Amino acid sequence: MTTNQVKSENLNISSRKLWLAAIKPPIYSVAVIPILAGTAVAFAETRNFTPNICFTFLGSAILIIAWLNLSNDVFDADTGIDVNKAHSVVNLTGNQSLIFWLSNLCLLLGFCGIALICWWQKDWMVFNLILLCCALGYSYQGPPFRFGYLGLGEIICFFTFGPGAVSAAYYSQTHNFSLACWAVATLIGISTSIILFCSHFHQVEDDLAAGKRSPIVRLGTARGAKVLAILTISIYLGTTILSILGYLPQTTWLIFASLPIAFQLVNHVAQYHDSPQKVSNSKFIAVNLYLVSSTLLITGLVIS
Ligand SMILES: C/C(=C\COP(=O)(O)OP(=O)(O)O)CCC[C@H](C)CCC[C@H](C)CCCC(C)C
Ligand SMILES: O=C(O)C1=CC(=O)c2ccccc2C1=O
Repeated sequence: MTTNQVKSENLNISSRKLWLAAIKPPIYSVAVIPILAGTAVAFAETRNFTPNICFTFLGSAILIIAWLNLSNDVFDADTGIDVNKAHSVVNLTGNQSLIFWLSNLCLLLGFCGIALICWWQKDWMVFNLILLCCALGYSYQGPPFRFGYLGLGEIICFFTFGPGAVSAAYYSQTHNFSLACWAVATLIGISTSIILFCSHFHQVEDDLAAGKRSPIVRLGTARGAKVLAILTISIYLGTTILSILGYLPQTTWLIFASLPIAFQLVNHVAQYHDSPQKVSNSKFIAVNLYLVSSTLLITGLVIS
């Protein structure tokens, strides 16, 4: 291989890495888990499962998360907060309006899927719930609200990915709501918000420069690490209390098998909270905790 061929190979690899970081495949688990969780509670309670509803919901949720992330890069390009972010789809393509319209297309297709479910069922509750979640998602990042800049992202994240998405998936299978559904939604909401919370530790400088008062900017990284520990403990404490009160089956205690990842996350952030480069992977440990703990919770529900 000539020197030029080696250089071009290296460029290809780093460009592939940037695109992967921009598309963020692991983040798409936040589309899959709430739908499977709501469907699993429905199955645990009724022993009924309607596959076409579940798979259409999954496809729509993935499209909605694509909208959320593409439009996040579009809106962040407007505020200038992503100037140093090489893995922004807008920075990579240099075409903000193309990404804007691509994101809108994803949203439209996602809504078509949800509308199809409601049309099959002649009941528009699920559509209204997801519309509300998307409106809140827009308010996190889009003008004139940009609530994420006020530090409200984690609260919005809790309600949309927890009670909103989980109850919509449950309702799509049962045409009802239940206490177990709200119990599982609370746990999923907390673990999703932990992902967003962790994503702010390494961005304090850029956030301050762009006037974004993320929870970590407000609390400082040291106190943020303590809040993370409390949030993480609350997943396990919550599961224990909810199952003792009878809202969840005891098989959901399977979630405790994810404790090693919880320790890894809390220790990593406690140790490196003020070192942006080292703490930057905490978001991916948080996604790992989310995936493993939610899968164990869902398994516990299905085998109950
Ligand atoms: C886009 C999100 C976070 C990225 O934030 P940030 O700009 O700080 O990160 P970068 O550094 O990567 O630019 C997530 C925001 C989530 C939002 C608060 C709530 C969204 C709700 C969804 C639309 C609900 C979808 C439900 C679905 C499962 C059907
Ligand atoms: O890019 C990100 O950092 C996130 C994207 C995203 O869609 C999401 C959804 C739910 C919780 C956290 C996050 C992110 O952190």
